[in-house]
Amino acid sequence: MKIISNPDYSQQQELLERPQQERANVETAVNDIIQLVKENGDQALFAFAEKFDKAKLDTLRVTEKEIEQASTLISPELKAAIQTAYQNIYKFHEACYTQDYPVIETMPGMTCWRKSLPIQKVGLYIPGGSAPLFSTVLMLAIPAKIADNKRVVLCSPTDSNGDINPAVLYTASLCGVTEIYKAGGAQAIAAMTYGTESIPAVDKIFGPGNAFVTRAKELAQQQGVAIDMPAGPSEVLVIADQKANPVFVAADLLAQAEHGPDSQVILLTDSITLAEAVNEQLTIQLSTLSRKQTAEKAIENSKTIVLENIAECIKWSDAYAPEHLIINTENADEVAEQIQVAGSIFIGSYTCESLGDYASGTNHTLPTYGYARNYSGVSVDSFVNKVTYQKATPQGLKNLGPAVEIMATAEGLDAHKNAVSVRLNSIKANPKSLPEEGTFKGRQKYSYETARKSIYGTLKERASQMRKNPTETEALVWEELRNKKLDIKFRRQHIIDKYIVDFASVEKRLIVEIDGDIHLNQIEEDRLRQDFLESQGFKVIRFSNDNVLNDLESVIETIKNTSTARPN
Ligand SMILES: NC(=O)c1ccc[n+]([C@@H]2O[C@H](COP(=O)([O-])OP(=O)(O)OC[C@H]3O[C@@H](n4cnc5c(N)ncnc54)[C@H](O)[C@@H]3O)[C@@H](O)[C@H]2O)c1
Ligand SMILES: N[C@H](CO)Cc1c[nH]c[nH+]1
Ligand SMILES: [Zn+2]
Repeated sequence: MKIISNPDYSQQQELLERPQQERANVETAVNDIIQLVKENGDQALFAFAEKFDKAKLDTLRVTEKEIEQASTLISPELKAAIQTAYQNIYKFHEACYTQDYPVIETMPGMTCWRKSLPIQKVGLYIPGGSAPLFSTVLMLAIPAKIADNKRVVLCSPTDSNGDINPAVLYTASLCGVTEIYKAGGAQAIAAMTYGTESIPAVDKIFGPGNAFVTRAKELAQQQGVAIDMPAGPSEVLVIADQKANPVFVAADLLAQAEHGPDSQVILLTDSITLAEAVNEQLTIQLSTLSRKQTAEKAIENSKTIVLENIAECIKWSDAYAPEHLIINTENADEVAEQIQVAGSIFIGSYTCESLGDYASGTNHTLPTYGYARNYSGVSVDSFVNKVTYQKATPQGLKNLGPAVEIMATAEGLDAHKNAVSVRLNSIKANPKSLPEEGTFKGRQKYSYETARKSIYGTLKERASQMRKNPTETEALVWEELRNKKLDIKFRRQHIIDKYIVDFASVEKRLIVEIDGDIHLNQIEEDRLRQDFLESQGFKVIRFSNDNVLNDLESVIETIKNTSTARPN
C-alpha cells in the first residue's frame, strides 16, 4: 500500500479522496434501467435477471417451498451462528429504541407528546452480486421486526440457476420476512419505487449495494420514496500506533478490501515502522485470500498516511468521515472519545470490524463515501416516523390562545387567529357548559381515560393480572381501602399514562404505592415515575412492605389524613 509520510494540510483533500466512481456510465445505465422497469414492470425484471445474473426466471416471488428447502440446505453450525448474531442484534437494537416519550405539559392545560409509528411499507435490498450478504438480512429485518412495519418486502439477486442464496432465505424467514422477490441491482430498487405486477411500491427502501444500487436509491428519492442512506462500497479507516500488531492491522484492512475493487481502506499512523510492517503483512496475507484479486484492486486505491502524532490522526480521520473506524492504539478509549465523525467505531486491538459486520449487535448498514458527516447507520428509528401529538383543554386554550392570536395577527394570517378566537369566544359565551378541569365524570372514571391509549391494551391485561395476584402487603392494604371504607373511592392497579399504580383515588388525585424490595434497585426509575405522576397533579405516598406488615394501622391513618388534607 502506498505510504505517504508527513503530508501537510494543503494535501489533505486530495489524499483523502475516495476512488472516483464511474459516474457517467453508472448514471446512464441506471436511468435506462429505471425507465424500462417503470414501463415494462415484471418483463423488464426478467430481462435484467437474464442479462446481469444469467438467470432465466418465470416468476419473481420466492415460494414457501423454496424458503422451507433453504433451511435444509445450510449447516446446523451456520444456523446456530446466525441465531447468535440474531440475539445480539435484536438485544442491542431493541434497547436503543425508545418508544416511550414523556407527556409534557408545556403550559397548564396544554400537553404535548411524541410517539413512533411504524412506516407502513418498507423494502429491504440484500446485495448478492459478488457475495450473498445474508448478514445484511439481520441488519435490516431485525429493526423492521422491532418497529413492526405492516408490510416488509425483500429483494435480492439470484445465482444463474435462479435461486437466492439459501442462507439469505433462511435468515429472512428467521426474522419473519417471507415476502421475498428475485430481483437485484438498480432494477430491484426501481421495482420497489414504482411497483410492478409482482413487486409492491414501498414507502422507504433500505440496504447497501454497489454503485448501481446506490445511484438508483438516490434517484428513488426524487419519486417520493425515502431511503435509509447512501450505503455504497464498504470502507475502513484504521488509526494505529507503534504498539499495534501489524498482523491485526493488515487483516482488518484486507477484510474490507475484499468486498469489492471499489472499496477503500486507509491506515493513519504516527509510526513509519508500523506502516512498513503492515505492508509486509499485506503481501503475506493477500496471497492466502480467496478473493485476492478483488482485495488487491481495492488496495491499489488505498493508502497509509504517516502523521506526526495520534492527535493528528484523529483530525484526519474526522476529515475523511469513515464508514468504519478501527482504533488500534494504546489509549483507544480516549481516542474514541475525541472522534467527531464516523459511521461505527471499533475500539482496541481485539475489536475487529468483522465482529460488527456480523454479530456484535450494532448495525453494519452504514453511510459510506463521507456521508457519515450527515447520516447515521440503520436503527429501529429508521423504520418509524415520529408523530407529535398535542391536546388543549379549554383552560389550555385560554392560557395559550391569546399569544397565538397575537402571533397570527403579526404574520398577517387572520384565519389562523380566527381558529383560536372562535373558540375563546365560545368559552366566554358559555363558561358553564365546559367540563371542570381535572374532574372525571360518568364512564370517564375508568382507567382508559387516564391511560396512554396506544399502550392501554397491553397495560390493561397486566393490571388485571396484578389485581388477580396481589402481593401480601397489597392485599392487606386493599382490604382497608376497598368499598370506600375511608370514604374515598380507591382503584387498585390503576393505569395512569404508561404506569400502573398500586392504589389511586382519581378524584382526590392521590396515589398510594407499596414498595417491595425490588424498588431498592430502581430508585432512579421510581423517581422519574413519581415526577411524572406529580406533573399530572397526583400526590404520591409510598410505604415499604415492612411499614405495612409492622404497622398497618398507621399506614391507613396516614392515607386517610393525606387524602382528607387534599380536597378535590
Ligand atoms: N455500506 C454498507 O453498509 C454496506 C454493507 C454491505 C455491503 N456493502 C457493499 O455492497 C456492495 C454489494 O455489491 P455487489 O455488486 O456484490 O452486489 P449488489 O447486489 O449490490 O449488485 C449486484 C447487482 O448489480 C447489478 N449489476 C451488475 N453489473 C451491472 C452493470 N454493468 N450494469 C447495471 N447493473 C449491474 C446486477 O443487477 C446485479 O444483480 C459492495 O460494494 C459492498 O461493499 C455496503
Ligand atoms: N462490511 C460491510 C458493511 O459495510 C458489511 C458486511 C457484510 N458481510 C461482511 N461485511
Ligand atoms: Zn465487511
